[in-house]
Amino acid sequence: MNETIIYGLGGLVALAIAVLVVIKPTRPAALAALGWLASIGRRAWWWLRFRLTWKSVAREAGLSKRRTKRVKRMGVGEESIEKWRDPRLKRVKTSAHSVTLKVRTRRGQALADLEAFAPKLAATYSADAYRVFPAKRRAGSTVMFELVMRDLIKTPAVAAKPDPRMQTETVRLGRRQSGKPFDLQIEQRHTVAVGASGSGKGSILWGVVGSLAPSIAVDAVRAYGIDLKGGMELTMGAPLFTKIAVTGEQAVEMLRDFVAIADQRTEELRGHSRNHKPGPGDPLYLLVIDELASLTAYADREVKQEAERLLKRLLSIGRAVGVVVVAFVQDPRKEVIDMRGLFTQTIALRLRSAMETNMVLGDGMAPFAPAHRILKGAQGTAWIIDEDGSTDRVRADYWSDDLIRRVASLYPAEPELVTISDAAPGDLPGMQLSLTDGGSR
Ligand SMILES: Nc1ncnc2c1ncn2[C@@H]1O[C@H](COP(=O)(O)OP(=O)(O)OP(=O)(O)O)[C@@H](O)[C@H]1O
Repeated sequence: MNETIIYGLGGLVALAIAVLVVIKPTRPAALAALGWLASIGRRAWWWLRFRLTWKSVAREAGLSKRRTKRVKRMGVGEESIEKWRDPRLKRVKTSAHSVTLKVRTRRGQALADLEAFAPKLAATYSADAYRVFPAKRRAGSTVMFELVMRDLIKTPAVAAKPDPRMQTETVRLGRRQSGKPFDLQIEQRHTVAVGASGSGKGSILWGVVGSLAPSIAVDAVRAYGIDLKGGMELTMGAPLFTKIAVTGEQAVEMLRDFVAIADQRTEELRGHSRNHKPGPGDPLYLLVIDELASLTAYADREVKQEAERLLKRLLSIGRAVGVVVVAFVQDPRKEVIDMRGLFTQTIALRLRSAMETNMVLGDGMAPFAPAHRILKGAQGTAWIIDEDGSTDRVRADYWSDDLIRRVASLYPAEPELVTISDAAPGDLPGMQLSLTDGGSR
């Protein structure tokens, strides 16, 4: 088997040399052919490397078990022989940038032991990132390791103008580490994104609000915002919001309105439908909270207590009736993340320690979704936990101030609904904004 591979690789190298000799390597087609050959060669090399070194790596990492057996040999007498039991490498699959291993536990081994091996495996093969996820078959004894050998999301991407079609179910935020699109479900979900200062929370925030802009313009989504840092972040795209609260009292009032809407919808939907389906005139209510801690940790005691009570109620009743929350947190301390269990999906941007990662994503998650290892310069990069419990690394596209302003003026919320609180810094230069006094509905 190994000989076949070596001959195969030799053949590929010979072919590459032949291509170089016969055609001029400056022509685009020749360059493309060479690139293709290089990619095939690289994948073959990865495949070979993992196949050949798996057992020794597993043994050095303590995943294998050694048994010594005493056997009797004719003429030699009794002799001890060593036998290894290794976890079985069932499949090695390569792509242009990653290697996926399917591994089965050896007899007497716990699946958790194998899963905990992922960081050592990634370090041994110098992988840029890794993730562990359950195998489709025999998930009780088989695990999949995806090692990213060439990081596709290392370079940032800039967001484009949103798809003009009405979309309320999911939004496209960027890319997964596999290169596939990173879509975030909005309907039926409460989302919390946690990340240190400068980790790129803004690109998640505007990815959500900006991508929903065409739906906001036709009143299929009504976006409200709480921004107690003087409205600095949200007023950038003010026309997209029906209302922005910039003081603790306004925030409490807004939360009260949201709870009332959720209660009313629950009443209306009871007996008819279990889930609200948004559409023009019957919108999805979206509450965006920039810096949750400013409301639940640093505000006045009264505001804090009332806000926490209302938010907890909203998080427990809103989802099915089309009233959802997307909140952002910088400091995942206990009192802030007290509500973590009520959020149905979590995005962990760059965090400061493995302890914070465990706090945000759940106990024991730090080795599987190491958000504390995200580099400072990789803003917008985050770890998420998918529906099936597997983790994945993603990178949100960057939303520039200019793009936010352009999208906001292209798809403003229906003017008669918009109310900007008196204390808000007002409309931005160059933006058309109708202000009325009516308050939110
Ligand atoms: N997706 C991204 N890709 C590349 N660069 C980004 C991305 N998102 C943000 N940045 C860069 O990182 C900087 C900080 O981003 P951002 O303001 O969104 O961080 P933040 O987490 O909201 O910080 P804070 O909590 O302090 O407001 C931006 O000014 C921008 O230069």
